[in-house]
Amino acid sequence: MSELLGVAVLGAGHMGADHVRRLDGVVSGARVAAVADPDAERAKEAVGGIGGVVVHTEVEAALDAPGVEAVLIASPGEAHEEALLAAFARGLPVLCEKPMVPDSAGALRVVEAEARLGRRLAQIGFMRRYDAEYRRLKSLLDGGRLGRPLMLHCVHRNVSSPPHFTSAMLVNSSVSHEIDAARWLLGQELTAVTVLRPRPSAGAPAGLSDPQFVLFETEGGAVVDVEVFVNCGFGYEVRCEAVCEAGSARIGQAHTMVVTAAGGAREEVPQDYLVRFADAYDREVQSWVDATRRGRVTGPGTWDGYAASAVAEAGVRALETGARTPVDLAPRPALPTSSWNKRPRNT
Ligand SMILES: NC(=O)C1=CN([C@@H]2O[C@H](COP(=O)(O)OP(=O)(O)OC[C@H]3O[C@@H](n4cnc5c(N)ncnc54)[C@H](O)[C@@H]3O)[C@@H](O)[C@H]2O)C=CC1
Ligand SMILES: O=C1[C@@H](O)[C@H](O)[C@@H](O)[C@H](O)[C@H]1O
Repeated sequence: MSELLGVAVLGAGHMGADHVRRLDGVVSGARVAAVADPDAERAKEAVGGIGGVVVHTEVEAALDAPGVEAVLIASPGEAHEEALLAAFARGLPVLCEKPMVPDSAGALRVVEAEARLGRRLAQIGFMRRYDAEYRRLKSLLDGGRLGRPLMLHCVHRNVSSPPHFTSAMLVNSSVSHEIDAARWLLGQELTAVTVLRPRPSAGAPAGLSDPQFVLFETEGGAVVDVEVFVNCGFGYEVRCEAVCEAGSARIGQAHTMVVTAAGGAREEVPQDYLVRFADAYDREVQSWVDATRRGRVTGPGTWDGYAASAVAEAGVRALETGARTPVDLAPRPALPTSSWNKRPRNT
């Protein structure tokens, strides 16, 4: 019998295929046991030459496949609730890509389902918490040397958006990362959102409100602004500056190479999140595998997934109405304090 954690990967698109590659060749202690995607060809392509991986078109068949001990969900957000609940029903630990569940009512059902189990099963894929720069900023802020954080200024730029991208997705897909990062860095819930729409860029597809300027208020009186621009055309740029009472700290420009040639210097800019956050995804998945093999669940949990969806939902209303919109956060249920699970076989 295998010594490696058998993982079923649900969804074999852009992220799913990258996670299959990572589980197979980058992280230690795990193997891909099954892949599910309604598009069987895509699943086969993601699996490539990896031996012993059965491809399924049905999620349940993959979850019930021999050797499956944990699940990595990388299907579209709309499919996450069903997949999470199916994994919970089988007692399988999960790493679920963001958004945990795009609508807050569905996200809350997942929080409540995990609470009923009485133990944590799910980690949510907010990979910035595993990025070296974000972690340095977090420990600086937690250390208190700069005093109380007053503002976060954030930038989130993509070279281009996929064809299905809507104006709402700038908030609930792209800015969901800043929502989680701000909650985590500041240790505060976000309480209200305002969205300004500058005149759209000529480079944005017709009808897409791109860029947007999103402003969050927090329960502790801080303010977080995000410039989100998903068809900027020139690079994948994610930056954050924390302005505190006794100083400021800025991250987001360390992922470049400076090429000097022919009497000039040229700074390279990553073109994709898979490049900019490559180390963060590796660390995220390794940390999930390690914890799962110890029977534990660590990292961002279902409440973080729910809070991000509730804030994003308020953000989409703010985008549509142009009005400052309070965040309607449900009372936090008694969440599982124990993350101990049955140890997966053979670990
Ligand atoms: N953490 C991050 O930085 C990123 C996270 N994501 C998230 O990853 C997830 C997947 O996004 P992409 O890979 O970009 O999408 P994609 O469209 O490239 O791939 C999605 C795949 O899931 C398959 N699929 C559809 N319904 C399914 C179901 N019910 N069960 C299993 N598979 C199903 C599709 O056939 C497709 O192959 C989304 O939740 C997205 O928000 C995406 C990009 C970056
Ligand atoms: O999660 C992601 C995508 O879904 C989203 O669409 C992009 O804007 C983000 O940069 C990426 O990290």
